[in-house]
Amino acid sequence: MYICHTVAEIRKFVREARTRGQTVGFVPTMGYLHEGHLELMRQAKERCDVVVISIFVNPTQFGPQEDFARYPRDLERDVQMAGEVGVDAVFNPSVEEIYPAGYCTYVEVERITERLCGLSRPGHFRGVTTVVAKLFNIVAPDQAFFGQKDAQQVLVIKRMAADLNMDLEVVTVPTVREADGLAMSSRNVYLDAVQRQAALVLSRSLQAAAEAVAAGQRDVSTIRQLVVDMIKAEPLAEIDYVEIYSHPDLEPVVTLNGPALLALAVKIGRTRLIDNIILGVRDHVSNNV
Ligand SMILES: Nc1ncnc2c1ncn2[C@@H]1O[C@H](COP(=O)(O)OP(=O)(O)OP(=O)(O)O)[C@@H](O)[C@H]1O
Ligand SMILES: CC(C)(CO)[C@@H](O)C(=O)[O-]
Ligand code: BAL
Repeated sequence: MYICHTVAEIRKFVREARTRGQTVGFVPTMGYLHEGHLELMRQAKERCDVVVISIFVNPTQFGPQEDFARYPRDLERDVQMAGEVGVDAVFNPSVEEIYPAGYCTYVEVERITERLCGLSRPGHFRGVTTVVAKLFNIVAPDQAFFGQKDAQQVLVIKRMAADLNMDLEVVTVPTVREADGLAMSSRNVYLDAVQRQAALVLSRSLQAAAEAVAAGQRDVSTIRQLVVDMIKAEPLAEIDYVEIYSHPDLEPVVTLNGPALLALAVKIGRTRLIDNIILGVRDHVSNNV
């Protein structure tokens, strides 16, 4: 597996693959890989000849009070894991390589970033879209893979790619979960054993909402309240948001009559976790919890 740290090196790697007529799949990550990331890479491997991943903890998407400095990092372990699923190249740039002195260009998607994580993490999506646009320009992939766990993120990236005529396909990969339902996340490592148990309230409340919908409930505020009440009953959990919007447009919805995104962000101690499910009537109910 090829490991590199500069834009020039990864560009050369991709150019050579293209010269051989190979297609390129790309999985952007912030590292500290887990089974969720590996599933993105496996899907990329299935659909593309060559798979490139990036490992870059992007400072511009973290707020000043957030966990940029303490975000978990372990390049050696990541490289080992990526190699095991057949990744062909790892791009691991420094902050200076991506944002050299004098850097002052940002990409902003409006409207769908003005809710959910966009509201509770001001500037977050501006940082995400900026770095992803740069990575797309650097790697120039045919397909790029994102997880449904970050549901709003993948919608924002799809919007950006469409609006800016980016010549690639953005593929969404379902959320990978631990056996007990907790969505895999690099941030799960922050949880101690008691918090880890408390964190199950996220997936359990989503599952309860899906069951209510399956039993015929269509009133969005009732479904939302059910989730809020379940989370409030967990003493270690503090709600950041619990919201239901139409999917994929993220418009307000009063009565379920099509697919809707139930998304939540909950703090367990100092750790902010997110999770979501697509609720729908009949065919749209997702069992991915
Ligand atoms: N459990 C998961 N299932 C599927 N995809 C996932 C999962 N966790 C992360 N991803 C995806 O992996 C990509 C890289 O995410 P990232 O490196 O931020 O990992 P993360 O575990 O989501 O980290 P954190 O939760 O701490 O933000 C994103 O597209 C993200 O949606
Ligand atoms: C897409 C991404 C790699 C951009 O930094 C990040 O937001 C993530 O890991 O989901
Ligand atoms: N997985 C999204 C990256 C972040 O939380 O900053």
